[in-house]
Amino acid sequence: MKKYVLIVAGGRGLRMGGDLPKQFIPLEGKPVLMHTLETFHRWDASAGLILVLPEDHQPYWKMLCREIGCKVPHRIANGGETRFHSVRNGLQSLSEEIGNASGRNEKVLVAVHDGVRPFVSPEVISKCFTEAEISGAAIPVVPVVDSLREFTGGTSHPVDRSRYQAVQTPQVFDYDLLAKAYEQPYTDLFTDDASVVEAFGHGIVTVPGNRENIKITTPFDLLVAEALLKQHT
Ligand SMILES: Nc1ccn([C@@H]2O[C@H](COP(=O)(O)OP(=O)(O)OP(=O)(O)O)[C@@H](O)[C@H]2O)c(=O)n1
Ligand SMILES: C[C@](O)(CO)[C@H](O)COP(=O)(O)O
Repeated sequence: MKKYVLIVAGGRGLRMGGDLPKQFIPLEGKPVLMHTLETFHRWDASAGLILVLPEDHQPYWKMLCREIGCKVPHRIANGGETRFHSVRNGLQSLSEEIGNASGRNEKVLVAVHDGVRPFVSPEVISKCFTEAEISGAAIPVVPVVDSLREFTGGTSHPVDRSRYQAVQTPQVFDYDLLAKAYEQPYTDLFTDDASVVEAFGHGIVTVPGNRENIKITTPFDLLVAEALLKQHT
């Protein structure tokens, strides 16, 4: 079985603010994205890594790699207008490398991971791959710790939080399934890869995620990330 990881980092980081997209912000001397890249390389050095980056930041990334001496092999694909379009571009770049199912004699699994989630645990990555090998589609989820309210028609009411879980990445799929699902036209309900695959008619298996696997989204998350990194080193 061949494993690939598509690390999407084609966004602008508007909720973080600032001129530098959050995936390039340094944490303990290295960009967030490099921590994420190294997490997957440490997990399995044989997995093929593809980074999806905004076209105009690719020279900057290459400069950072040279400066820091990044030794993790990876290819680069162009970011798109939304996360969906970035994933689609990454899959297109992957298809140029691996071709279609008829010309292949081994199963290919592909994980899609947010470049701004550097703290995913190796156990969660492995579990997602193991389950995806069996079912074709597996994603990590964590329980919601706050109480939840639904806001509709100008009012709100409490909902049963045991009926909800928060979704993380990596989201791992059989490559041919994911590539076909991503041929569907975009809708803004496609906030992750599982929603795309489900709309294509394939079920999803969930596995327990890890609480530290935060998506660095706001300046507050950067403070949390710094604390988590100190704990790791
Ligand atoms: N056009 C886009 C938008 C998002 N992403 C990536 O998808 C992941 C999750 O998205 P999010 O946290 O929303 O990132 P941004 O879109 O950059 O943030 P914001 O919504 O605050 O602008 C990030 O690694 C981001 O770089 C991407 O590859 N291409
Ligand atoms: C893919 C994701 O990280 C799963 O929680 C999330 O859906 C990304 O959402 P965003 O709106 O791009 O932040």
